Parts: sequence; C-alpha cells; structure tokens
Amino acid sequence: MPLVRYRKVVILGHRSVGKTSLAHQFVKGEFLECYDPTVENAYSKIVTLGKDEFHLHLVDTAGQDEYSILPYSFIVGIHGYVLVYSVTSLHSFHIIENLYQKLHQGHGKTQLPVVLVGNKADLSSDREVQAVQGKKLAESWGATFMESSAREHQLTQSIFTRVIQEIARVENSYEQDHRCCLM
Ligand SMILES: Nc1nc2c(ncn2[C@@H]2O[C@H](COP(=O)(O)OP(=O)(O)OP(=O)(O)O)[C@@H](O)[C@H]2O)c(=O)[nH]1
Repeated sequence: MPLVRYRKVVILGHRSVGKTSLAHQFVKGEFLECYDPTVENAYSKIVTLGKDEFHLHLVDTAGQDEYSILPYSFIVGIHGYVLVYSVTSLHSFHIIENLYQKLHQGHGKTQLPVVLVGNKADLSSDREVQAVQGKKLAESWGATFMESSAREHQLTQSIFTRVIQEIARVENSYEQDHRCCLM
C-alpha cells in the first residue's frame, strides 16, 4: 500500500478574488456563483501523483488587506501556499506582493513553496493585470505562476497538484543545500 503523505496548504489573497471558489471547484467539482465572505474553512482531498498519494488539507482564509497581520497558524506547520489575486483587480495584485513579504519574514527562509494564481482570467474585458506581470512577480520569488478561472475544474486541479510538486521541489533543494560533506 502506498504511503499517504500529509500536506497542509493555505490559500491567501485579497477579498473576493476567488479563493473559496478555487478550493470548492477542486474538491467538489462545481462553481460557486454567489459570494459569501469566508471567515475560515478547511477542505481535504486525496491527490494521487504518479505512485505517490497525498492527503491535501486546504485552509481557505478570510480576505486579507495591506493591514492584516498573519496569524502564526498560517506560518507554523504549513507546507505550502496558494497566493491568489484577481486579474480584474490591480489592487489585489499589490496586496499579494505585500502578503508574500509577510510570509517570507514569518518563515525566515529564502524559498517558500508558492503557487501564484491570477484568477478570473475568463473575465478578459475587465482585466487590469497582465499575465506577464504575474509571471515576473512569481519569477522574482522563485515560485510558479498560473492564470486560472474557478469555472474550470481542470485548471484548479493543476493549481493544487502544482503546489504539492513545489513543496517537494523546495524540500529537495533544502536537503541538497544542507547535505553533510565529509572531508
Ligand atoms: N467569472 C469568475 N468569477 C469568479 C471566479 N472565481 C470566483 N468568482 C466569483 O467571485 C466572487 C467571490 O468569490 P469567492 O470565491 O467567494 O472569493 P474569496 O476570495 O473566497 O472571497 P473572501 O471570502 O471575501 O476572501 C463570487 O461571486 C464568485 O462566483 C472566476 O474565476 N471567474
């Protein structure tokens, strides 16, 4: 029987960017039309990647702004992050830059397993953030970037499988950096 590895991932971003909709589409396979502000919610799903199985625990958080203080529970015991902005809101893009800085300070690490998501890409006529801006920001963090729409199940699957892969990639790079060398 394959070993099931536990991965806890926090979804963060400004209000109404689609955090709940992405998690709900991924876990339940349906799009939420209505907007109901989140306080905090959790989702679980078993994800199979090749021969490996993961118990993915998703924490869907309340919308953050530039003044939000991130609680320790968003730092300690968290394996990875999905940081979401809406391509229809430049403000939400600025908030995500600010959130990343707070996470970075909280962890005190040079590299964090992060997938940066520009959501609501289906609303092309309302676009305020270009894909190239998201790509550039993610590159500056050494993170992965994707645009998505919570209407598309396949896209949400790519986001959450990608964050599992990012966690493994960052863990491996730390192991290599800290490998003991006998002289
Ligand atoms: N067209 C479109 N609408 C979306 C998308 N994602 C979310 N929405 C809509 O945007 C609104 C807000 O979505 P939520 O998922 O509740 O946003 P949230 O980030 O969880 O909001 P908070 O709980 O306030 O932090 C809802 O009306 C959704 O139907 C998307 O990809 N495309």
